[in-house]
Amino acid sequence: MSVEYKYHPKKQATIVTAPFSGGQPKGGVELGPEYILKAGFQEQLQSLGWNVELENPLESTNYEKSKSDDKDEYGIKNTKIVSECCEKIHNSVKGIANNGRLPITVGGDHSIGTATVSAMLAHNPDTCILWVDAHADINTPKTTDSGNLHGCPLSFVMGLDSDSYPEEFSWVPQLLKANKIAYIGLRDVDDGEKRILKENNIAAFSMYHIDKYGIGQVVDMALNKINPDRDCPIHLSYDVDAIDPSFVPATGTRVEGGLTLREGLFVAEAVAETGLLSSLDIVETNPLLGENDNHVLDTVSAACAIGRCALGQTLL
Ligand SMILES: NC(=[NH2+])NCCC[C@H](N)C(=O)O
Ligand SMILES: [Mn+2]
Ligand SMILES: [Mn+2]
Repeated sequence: MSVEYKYHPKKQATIVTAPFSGGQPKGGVELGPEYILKAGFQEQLQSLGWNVELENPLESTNYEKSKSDDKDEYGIKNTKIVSECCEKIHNSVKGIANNGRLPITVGGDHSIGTATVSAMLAHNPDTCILWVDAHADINTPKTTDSGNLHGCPLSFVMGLDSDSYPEEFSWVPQLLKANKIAYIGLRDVDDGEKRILKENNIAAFSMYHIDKYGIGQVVDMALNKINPDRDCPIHLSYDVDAIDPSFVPATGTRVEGGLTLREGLFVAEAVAETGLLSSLDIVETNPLLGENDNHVLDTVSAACAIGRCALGQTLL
């Protein structure tokens, strides 16, 4: 009995490539989409019965040249180019969703969460967000220590500390409410982020909760918080660093003590099983950070497997 995708009964999807690295300092994460496609990602999804197209909203953007050492008054880096690329990805993802296809955005770094989350909420305001990550990515310009925008995408879509945003980000619709986002896999959360999670009563399940309750219960608990009647579309934003670096080594901000590969894939399977998946991000694959070919292969394979599981591969 395979699952019926409530929002995508015709099983049509579009892979949005986001070869972008401006949200963090390490080179190579912009190669993620190329490696993932070369591994056969599109064909793999097609063999699951999906019709899969490709779209690259950054095709004509020479963003590498626009990266600079400039920082704004809060120390935020690359504001102009991150905003510009995010706006293009936002328009692309929103258009695909409005055309009835399921957008799968393949990064690139997680700063593109600003684009995809805001696009899916603009498409359907009932959308809830499941953020699978070692990190909370909810710093504001006022709380960030690093100044890297891949640590900030969620604050911008929630409008937290909005007086401190770089002016380039004024296009971002602040549509995300605190009761529509849940985290799974957290283990490296900055102090300012912990305060934000607490103050806004955001559902945050860390590795501690996964050890205590098991991954199956944790996914249920997370969905109970943000989608209690199981009737809202789900945007799954998957940072591959949620999975332990022993399985997924080629990523920019590795944190030990993560999900096993099976736990990581289970999250995608459990979302698939709800039939409510409406969009997916797979981010932070950095093929240049593997110490050897196997590191790269393992990471790219895991990224592909996350996508296949979310699109129903392992549901019988
Ligand atoms: N998408 C990620 N890998 N984010 C890592 C963020 C790390 C740290 N919290 C920061 O704000 O810089
Ligand atoms: Mn992360
Ligand atoms: Mn992230």
